[in-house]
Amino acid sequence: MATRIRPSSKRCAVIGGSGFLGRHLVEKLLGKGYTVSVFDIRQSYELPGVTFHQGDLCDKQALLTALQGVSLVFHCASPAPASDDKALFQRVNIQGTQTVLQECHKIYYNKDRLNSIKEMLLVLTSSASVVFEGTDIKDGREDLPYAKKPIDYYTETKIEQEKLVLKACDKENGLLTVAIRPHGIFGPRDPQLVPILVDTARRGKMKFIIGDGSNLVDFTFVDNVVHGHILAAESLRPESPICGKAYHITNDEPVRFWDFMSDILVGLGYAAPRYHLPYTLVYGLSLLLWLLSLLLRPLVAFKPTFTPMRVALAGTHHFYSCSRAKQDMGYKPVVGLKDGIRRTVESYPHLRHGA
Ligand SMILES: NC(=O)C1=CN([C@@H]2O[C@H](COP(=O)(O)OP(=O)(O)OC[C@H]3O[C@@H](n4cnc5c(N)ncnc54)[C@H](O)[C@@H]3O)[C@@H](O)[C@H]2O)C=CC1
Ligand SMILES: CC(C)CCC[C@@H](C)[C@H]1CC[C@H]2C3=C(CC[C@]12C)[C@@]1(C)CCC(=O)C[C@@H]1CC3
Repeated sequence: MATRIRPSSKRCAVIGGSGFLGRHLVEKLLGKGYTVSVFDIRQSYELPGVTFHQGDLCDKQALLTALQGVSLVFHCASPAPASDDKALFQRVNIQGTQTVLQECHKIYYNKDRLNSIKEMLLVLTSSASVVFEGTDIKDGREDLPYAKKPIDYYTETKIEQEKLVLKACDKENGLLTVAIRPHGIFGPRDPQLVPILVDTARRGKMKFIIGDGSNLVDFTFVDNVVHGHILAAESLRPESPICGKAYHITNDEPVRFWDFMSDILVGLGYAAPRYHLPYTLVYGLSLLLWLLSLLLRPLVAFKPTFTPMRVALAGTHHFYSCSRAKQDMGYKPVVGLKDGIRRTVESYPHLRHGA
């Protein structure tokens, strides 16, 4: 017979714990004395205090095994936003999240529980982009409506996922949920922002600024995102105002998109972009290219670098207010933007110009 693990408030699970944010979260949790079950389709590292469970989010049995003995779950698994596989996004972000909710209920309601679980706590990593439709957002608060016309499948399914998780918050039935909405996460080991930027620069395509370059954007150092998740988990109680709500977590230091990109590029020894191109022209071209890539898909597979989503992000304002997180859970960024950029640049020696 399998040994039953007694739940403890210092035991938690991180779904998607092999990923960029997930691993930083796991490392911080270990430092705070938690033991962690990681559930992911891949295992990318080993650490004392971490038990790995390799499996797909939609596999109920595998997930249930990983959640045994746990009363705090962080869900930060998702397919990469750059994918255009609609079915994959729907399966992982929507069905997979439904499975997480069902299995959390199952753990709570396990009749022969040795349990004594007071509540199951679920912290979802959502995204501030659930309200982004490709037009300016300045100091956006959490009460902005969800995007009616989401710009890609990633955003579309992140919206559904967040709705599911917040709706499932049910104090009577012992499931407490909260959604963290970070924006533009960066830091050591990020597989997206810096690698894509450097790749684009190496191919000679980072010479142009899209628009006039004055658009302000939030970028969030990964440690601040982790801090927001842990604060949320540790504030999540039935009487807490955070139950069933979404929270923006950013560096709270909006910066010009192109200054941020230039700081990273120059820090790694590449030239900063200098020439300006009109936003509408580049956005129109990116739409055409995207349509072309869909039409030609059966014959040739090509992935445009400048997708409509990236162009929209590069040419509009999108920064968000964190005042709700400050007020309800005492959030304050722990690493400033300048320091975050320095630490990030130093962590990529292999991506330096000429390396
Ligand atoms: N990177 C960013 O700028 C932002 C990310 N987010 C959200 O943060 C979360 C973490 O993102 P990152 O760490 O950047 O991505 P990542 O790609 O590094 O990590 C995602 C992890 O999920 C795992 N995963 C994917 N499909 C799975 C499945 N079917 N079953 C089990 N595990 C699966 C992957 O193997 C990976 O380890 C995601 O939910 C993402 O939507 C939100 C805002 C901004
Ligand atoms: C080619 C250049 C115009 C841009 C290169 C950098 C981009 C790869 C990144 C700039 C803003 C980033 C961002 C995300 C992914 C990487 C960028 C597009 C997200 C879409 C990741 C997932 C989210 O939830 C929102 C992010 C917004 C910012």
